[in-house]
Amino acid sequence: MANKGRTTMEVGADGVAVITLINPPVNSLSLDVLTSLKESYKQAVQRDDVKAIVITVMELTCGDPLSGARGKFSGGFDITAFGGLQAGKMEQPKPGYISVEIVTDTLEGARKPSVAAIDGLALGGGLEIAMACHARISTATAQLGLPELQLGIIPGFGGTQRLPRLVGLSKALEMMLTSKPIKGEEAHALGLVDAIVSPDELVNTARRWALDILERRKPWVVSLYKTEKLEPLGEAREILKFARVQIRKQAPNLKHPLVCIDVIEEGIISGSRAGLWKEAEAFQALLHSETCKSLVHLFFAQRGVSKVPGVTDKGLVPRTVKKVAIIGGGLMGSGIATALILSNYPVVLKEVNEKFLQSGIDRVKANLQSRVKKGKMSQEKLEKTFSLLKGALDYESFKDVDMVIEAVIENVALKQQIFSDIEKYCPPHCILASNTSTIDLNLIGEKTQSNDRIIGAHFFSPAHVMPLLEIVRTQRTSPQVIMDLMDVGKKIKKTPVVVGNCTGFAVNRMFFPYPQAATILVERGTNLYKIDRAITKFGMPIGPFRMVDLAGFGVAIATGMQFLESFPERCYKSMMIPLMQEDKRAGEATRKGFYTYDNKRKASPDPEVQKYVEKARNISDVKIDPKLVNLSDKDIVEMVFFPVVNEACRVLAEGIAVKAADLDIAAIMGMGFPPYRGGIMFWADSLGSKYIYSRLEEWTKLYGEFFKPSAYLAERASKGASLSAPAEQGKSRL
Ligand SMILES: C[C@H](O)CC(=O)SCCNC(=O)CCNC(=O)[C@H](O)C(C)(C)COP(=O)(O)OP(=O)(O)OC[C@H]1O[C@@H](n2cnc3c(N)ncnc32)[C@H](O)[C@@H]1OP(=O)(O)O
Repeated sequence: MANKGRTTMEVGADGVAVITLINPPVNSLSLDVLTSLKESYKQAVQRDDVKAIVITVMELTCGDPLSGARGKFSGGFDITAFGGLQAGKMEQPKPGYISVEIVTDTLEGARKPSVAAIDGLALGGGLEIAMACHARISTATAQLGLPELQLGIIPGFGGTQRLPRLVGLSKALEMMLTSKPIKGEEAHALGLVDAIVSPDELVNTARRWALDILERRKPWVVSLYKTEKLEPLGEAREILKFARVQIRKQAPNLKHPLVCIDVIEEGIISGSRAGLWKEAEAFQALLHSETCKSLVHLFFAQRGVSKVPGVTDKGLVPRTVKKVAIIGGGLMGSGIATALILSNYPVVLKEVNEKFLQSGIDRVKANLQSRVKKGKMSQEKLEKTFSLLKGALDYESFKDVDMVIEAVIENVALKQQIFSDIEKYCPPHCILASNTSTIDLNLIGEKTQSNDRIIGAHFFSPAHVMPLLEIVRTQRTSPQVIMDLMDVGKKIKKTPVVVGNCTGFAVNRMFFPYPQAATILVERGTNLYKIDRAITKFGMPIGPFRMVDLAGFGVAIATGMQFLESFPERCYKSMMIPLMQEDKRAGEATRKGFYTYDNKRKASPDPEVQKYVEKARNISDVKIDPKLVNLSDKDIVEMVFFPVVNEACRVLAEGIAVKAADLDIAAIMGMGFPPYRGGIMFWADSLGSKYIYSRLEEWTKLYGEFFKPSAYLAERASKGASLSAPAEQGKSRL
């Protein structure tokens, strides 16, 4: 097998050995790089002409095959190796081989001083290597952090021991538990780096610093044994106790943050060497956890969404979008406008009259003001950002826009009219996007000659907060237009997922059975609040009934109709929601739905709801099923989510999604599916297609066609195959 990365060593006339990490694109620390680093160190220590050591990466230049490796200190341990280690296909180094033998005994324990010269990024193992050096020089913009927890593991090259000793326990905990990196400037203020210099001066400063350490002009700091930044023991215990309470509250299903705290505590109480060993054992155990497997899958799935066959592999370059117009200043339109101006796009917001326009503009302003209140934006920045927004009542100012996003109510005739208008007023290159969440885009564009530039830009509410952008293409949308919208999506910090055209597209389509399954259970005797509790315990931010309350019953009925029209054989019709709406209980906006709401939007269960459940049960002519009355949490989760998995299978089989991993990202970012379960399809595969199929079969017999397994699921189950594996013969609609 070819080597995955290496280091080189060059000894200068000054007696400094410069060891360079080389493993594009982010100089990740593969076992080959680490072994080579150990060898380079050994040589440097043995050679008489070497006085001191600098670890660095190549300088930033473009146009050569290694340019990806330049200017980035290291993105950490090689995440592509996780799969092999987890599957046992790669030999796992014995505990402590890297953290104790290489990082501590070879690097930190070397007889010669070493300095890390950090540019670009030093994340995870990258920062851990740097912390084992005797000093760190960085550029002001470099990103330094220990983001391991977001992969379901803990820092494993000594980070849990060295970071608290360099920046203090509170800050170290914050950096590890949030996984957020800090900039070079802040790292300098905290004492994590010793000096900030420009990229040009980086290596020379590091060389001089290393020689200064040798000559005792600068301190020879061994981070592992530094103590002065650590809080006194009593205080440290309190900090750790508080952190545990917070974690149990915020992430009750996650174990690894608590393990991280235990490992840090071990080092503080029993000494950093004992902490190192505990870290090594915990790291290896966590590497094999389901959480780690799910989060690593997510890491690659997230990067995979930007690879769309037939679009991103054609060598197309996204065109520059300089100005955007939005039609409709309601909740969605104003949210989209906010997202765009926040990323410096000038926006024209069009409404039908002064009153609506003013309320749209006010909404945008309120969105910005809430950022100021939360300390995420200064008042001055607000003014500057807000000045990018212009209002309009006609199409005059659409002459020079590069993209229009229509965000009016879900009315086909109205949208058709708007699209034939914008076709006339906008320049011929302009992208014509609709934010519809369910309507067929072919229908919307029916009255135009511009179907190659019509595309769906489906944002999720609140549009300036939710991270997903579902990009919907029809068979006629041109790859260039898809490429352009993906680029805008990334620039406004969304994750764009490209999907095909059908009722509900990918997210709403796969999740339409979610509240319906819950309704079936309630009509047959399961307590609705128990369902919401079981689903939130599983990890969803809210349960299905709370979700319907939030969206409002008007929306639930309108979208329900769309699905009923498109998929009548598998839609469950219940009168529960229409009956409640008749009595003016229409969800959170009316303060009453499945829950009642106080002034602070706090939801409380309402015994009155039982009346509607009983009425709906009579209309549906179903009986209470004693088995469903006492359903376990596990069964609730399966009965609510397996129909979602089943629909996701149809979405895949029809080629609406390019690959299963895209649905994982869509479910997590669009619906709040718990990331540590890896997404809907990844979770389903962890249970097995056979199991899901057999349960759906069982429920079909008991409760009807709603649960009937799809042909795709049946086929995968019969072969014992995973649901995510690519089809042998793809039948793509894209
Ligand atoms: C023992 C240790 O304590 C354990 C560890 O160190 S675990 C690793 C900890 N490090 C991390 O979590 C960092 C993960 N990486 C990132 O956050 C981001 O990739 C980054 C900030 C480094 C770069 O971001 P960005 O410039 O947007 O580029 P991005 O598309 O994410 O990555 C570029 C490529 O590098 C790959 N890559 C990034 N980090 C990697 C890593 N640590 N290992 C292997 N590949 C990595 C990506 O998969 C991507 O590959 P692709 O081009 O084939 O899709």
